[in-house]
Amino acid sequence: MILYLASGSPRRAELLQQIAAPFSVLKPPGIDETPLLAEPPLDYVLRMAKQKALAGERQRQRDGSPTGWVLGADTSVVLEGSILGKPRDPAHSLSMLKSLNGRTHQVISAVALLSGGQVRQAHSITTVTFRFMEDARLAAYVATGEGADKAGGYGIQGLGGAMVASLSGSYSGVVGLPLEALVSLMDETGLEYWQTNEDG
Ligand SMILES: Cc1cn([C@H]2C[C@H](O)[C@@H](COP(=O)(O)OP(=O)(O)OP(=O)(O)O)O2)c(=O)[nH]c1=O
Repeated sequence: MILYLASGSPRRAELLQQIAAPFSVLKPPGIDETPLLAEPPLDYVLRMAKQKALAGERQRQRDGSPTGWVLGADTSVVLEGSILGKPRDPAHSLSMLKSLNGRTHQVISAVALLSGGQVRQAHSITTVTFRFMEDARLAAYVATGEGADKAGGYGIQGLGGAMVASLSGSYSGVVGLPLEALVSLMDETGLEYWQTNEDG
């Protein structure tokens, strides 16, 4: 079975490459990522992952590509029950980082695998505690631009790793794809990983 990654996130492609999972990238148009009124964060993240997989499936059909499993994923930062998505601009990035500074938040990542009428979902919830940093340091981080396209305005896999005091849960989930949960779904669906040679 072919695995299609319905994502524009280079991190998600890199995480699939890390476990040598063969896949093709679909680039569906974006979906409406507005949370519903009072929608619990986990429900929101699961819904987004599924919507992305559905948009990917429609794109696959438009492309006339063979059937397979379509993977959608979503990652959100959650601070005291509020969802922090991607920052709108540098000022928004700075205010997000100030709100996370010296405190503990959750990073929820969900995946959805869709094929025909079937959808399988899994998720990770990771607890991340930030060190306390001076505002000038946070502003310097924002100026690097690293967090501009990332939930919560930071990237743990880059310079942002230096803001983290502790983590409990799935590191890959924070980066965008919870490999522990995903690999279980891949085993269930017969999708391959560890394909270390081209004709393997
Ligand atoms: C917290 C955090 C998030 N992120 C990224 C993961 C996701 O790519 C992004 C959250 O936005 P998402 O909406 O989950 O994903 P995306 O828009 O980047 O990609 P697509 O919808 O096309 O799949 O933030 C990091 O790379 N590092 C981090 O430390």
